[in-house]
Amino acid sequence: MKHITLYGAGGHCYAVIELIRSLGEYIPTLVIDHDPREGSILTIPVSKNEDHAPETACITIGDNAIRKRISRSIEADFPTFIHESVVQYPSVSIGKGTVVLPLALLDAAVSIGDFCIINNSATISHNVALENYVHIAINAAIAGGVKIGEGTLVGAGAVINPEINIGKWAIIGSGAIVTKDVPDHAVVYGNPAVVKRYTNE
Ligand SMILES: CC(=O)SCCNC(=O)CCNC(=O)[C@H](O)C(C)(C)COP(=O)(O)OP(=O)(O)OC[C@H]1O[C@@H](n2cnc3c(N)ncnc32)[C@H](O)[C@@H]1OP(=O)(O)O
Repeated sequence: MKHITLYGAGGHCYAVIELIRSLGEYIPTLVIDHDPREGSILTIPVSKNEDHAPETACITIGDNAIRKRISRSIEADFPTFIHESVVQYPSVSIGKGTVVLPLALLDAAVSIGDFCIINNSATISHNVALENYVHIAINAAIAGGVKIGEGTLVGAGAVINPEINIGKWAIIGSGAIVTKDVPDHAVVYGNPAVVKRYTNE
């Protein structure tokens, strides 16, 4: 098995370690974190060593902006990891460094960019397009034809109505029902979701 280095020792790291182990092609051997709080995660040592230059890496950070910054600072191969329980059609495309966690569903002609996170039980319907660094959280439901811009977080259990356009670096709150387009950097939540503020990212 090939070795892989993980970047980021937070909660998302636990999920990705188990995902990679379950697939059996790579063996996670080191977690790099600039501020390690634990000596190891699921038996893998955590180190601050920023000079480490791995051949193969995965960025295990849930924060989309930090994931983007780190992805640009590392020269490595970034495999795509898809749990074996994920349901997907051949017309689905998925970029490098993206992880798709257990029980997600990817319908016809779904397009997913680089370094995205598709979390447990997310449902992504036909013709949905996600740009790079998007995170679709647990149990979110994205209806047909939705477009989501770079770096946006769709929170746990949120529902996005068909054909909605969501901008870049937006945050859709958990449980939101999104019935209208969402501008770049907007933080929206509620039913129906409304803009509450804007992010700086
Ligand atoms: C594997 C995983 O864990 S995936 C998890 C992915 N992460 C998520 O799903 C979390 C997404 N984030 C959220 O939902 C956040 O609550 C946000 C971004 C919508 C709001 O965050 P903040 O701007 O910090 O709001 P804050 O926590 O200060 O709350 C402000 C008010 O909005 C309410 N509120 C916060 N989030 C929501 C929400 N999702 N829906 C409805 N109301 C909300 C709060 O109760 C609070 O109300 P109050 O003023 O009456 O007390």
